[in-house]
Amino acid sequence: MAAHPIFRSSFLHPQPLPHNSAVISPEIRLTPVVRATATSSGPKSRRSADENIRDEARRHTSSHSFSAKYVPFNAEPTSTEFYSLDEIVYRSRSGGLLDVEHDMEALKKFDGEYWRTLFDSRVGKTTWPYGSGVWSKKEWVLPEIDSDDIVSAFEGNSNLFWAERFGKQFLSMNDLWVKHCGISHTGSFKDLGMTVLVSQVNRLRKMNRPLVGVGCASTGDTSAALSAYCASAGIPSIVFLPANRISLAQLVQPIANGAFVLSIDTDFDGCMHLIREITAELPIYLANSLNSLRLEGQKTAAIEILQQFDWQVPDWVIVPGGNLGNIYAFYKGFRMCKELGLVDRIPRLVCAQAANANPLYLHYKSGWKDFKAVKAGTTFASAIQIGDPVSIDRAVYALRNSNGIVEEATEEELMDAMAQADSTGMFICPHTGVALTALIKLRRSGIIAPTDRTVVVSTAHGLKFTQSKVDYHSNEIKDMTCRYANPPVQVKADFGLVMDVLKKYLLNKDSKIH
Ligand SMILES: Cc1ncc(COP(=O)(O)O)c(C=O)c1O
Ligand SMILES: N[C@@H](CCOP(=O)(O)O)C(=O)O
Repeated sequence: MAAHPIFRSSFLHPQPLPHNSAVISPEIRLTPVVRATATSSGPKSRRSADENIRDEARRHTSSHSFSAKYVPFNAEPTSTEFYSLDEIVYRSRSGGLLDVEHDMEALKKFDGEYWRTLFDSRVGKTTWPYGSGVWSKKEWVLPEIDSDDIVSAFEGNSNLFWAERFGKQFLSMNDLWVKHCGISHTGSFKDLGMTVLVSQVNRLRKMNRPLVGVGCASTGDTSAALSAYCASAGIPSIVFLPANRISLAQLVQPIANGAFVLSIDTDFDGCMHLIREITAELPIYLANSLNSLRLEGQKTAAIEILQQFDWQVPDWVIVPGGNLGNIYAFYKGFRMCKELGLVDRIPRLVCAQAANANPLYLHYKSGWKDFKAVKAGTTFASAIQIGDPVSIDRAVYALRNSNGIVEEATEEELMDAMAQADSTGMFICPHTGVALTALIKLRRSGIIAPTDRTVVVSTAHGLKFTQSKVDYHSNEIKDMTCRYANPPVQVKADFGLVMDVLKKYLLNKDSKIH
């Protein structure tokens, strides 16, 4: 997508517009910017050798009036409770969830075309911090943070993959997309939220707030992201992991990044309970998505999807859910784009859960009557083995306001879906298998039509979950047919034997083709 020329050297500084700017053409509105650009047309000159991209950004401090604060989640319009983002607070006075509320009036001084053009102009650059898919939307994320305090790995800008063969072969769909959020710095979508949270912690520590470290409970991905971003900023990280319930690849990530790793003899919900108690006692900042800062980064994946479709809105977005922060983050990203005039509607959201850990699904099926936490059973989708999700209220809100649906996937369904997707060239995680199962079911029931533009959110890289694929393809899973298993053929190092095996394979393949 080509950047609008008027932004080539000016995208660091949003210029305030007259309030009635929506009726003025972009060229007229941005006249001062155009003038600035005119003197520097052509390629930007290379920064001097003794300057890095942070130094360069320091020379471009922007002044704007955007701001954000914590408010009680879904508060009554009459509520006056709010907190500065520089306060260390995770819950409202009544014990409810918090939300980050942006000054929408200030953001509305710029019209949808302005924001679309600004965001598009920042993609694919190395300018600090806008080279990140999260920080390219800084004004909508943490508007007040100094770019110098940002801890970023240039996360985001992940591939929106056209699942051409999977769509055609298994679903008769031609407009199916997989948003590969797991093709990221630490291999999951958690990087999107963690860059925001750790940047804010970096700022708080520079303000001499007494924070000795950052902690989380995790099923493996939050801990990986937290430890990597903390390590890169030199901030101590502490992670609580449910013993023997996360993959080896996930376990080794915080170990390698120098986190203090506690392997605790309980499940994720037990770890979550403990970290909440510990962070209430010790000056350790809570990094789970109970902390609404995380969702500000995660919501940018939704904005990115719209951007990748040239600001056209897909019909469906399917997200695997565990602690349930992400489904709300997607809703929030889409809703902001609508409210600020970048698009005219939002997609329908689907949240997909493993049947062995399905409290949201049961709640949905009860007609949202009464929520009951469950004891989460073992699932190959181990990162969503969560029975008492902290963001249940946020998830219900997101689904109700997007005409959403909740689906579930049995172990066999999610593993088959993962194997089917892999057989078409993807290499997805079991959680994405859960989301694909939801899609398969909704296609079968006709709720999702063959021509509906549908996005499945892939939340982690398949390489983090190779053991589940080894088990499946070895046909070693009790009570599972593993119908798409593709086990390796053992053969002795003998020309004749290798030829026999190959001929049998090729004949079999040939007969399948004709
Ligand atoms: C790979 C993966 N997918 C999906 C999820 C679910 O996200 P959320 O907890 O925000 O619902 C998680 C974490 O819970 C995860 O690690
Ligand atoms: N899957 C998560 C579970 C915790 O979720 P969070 O978003 O609340 O941190 C993980 O990887 O730990």
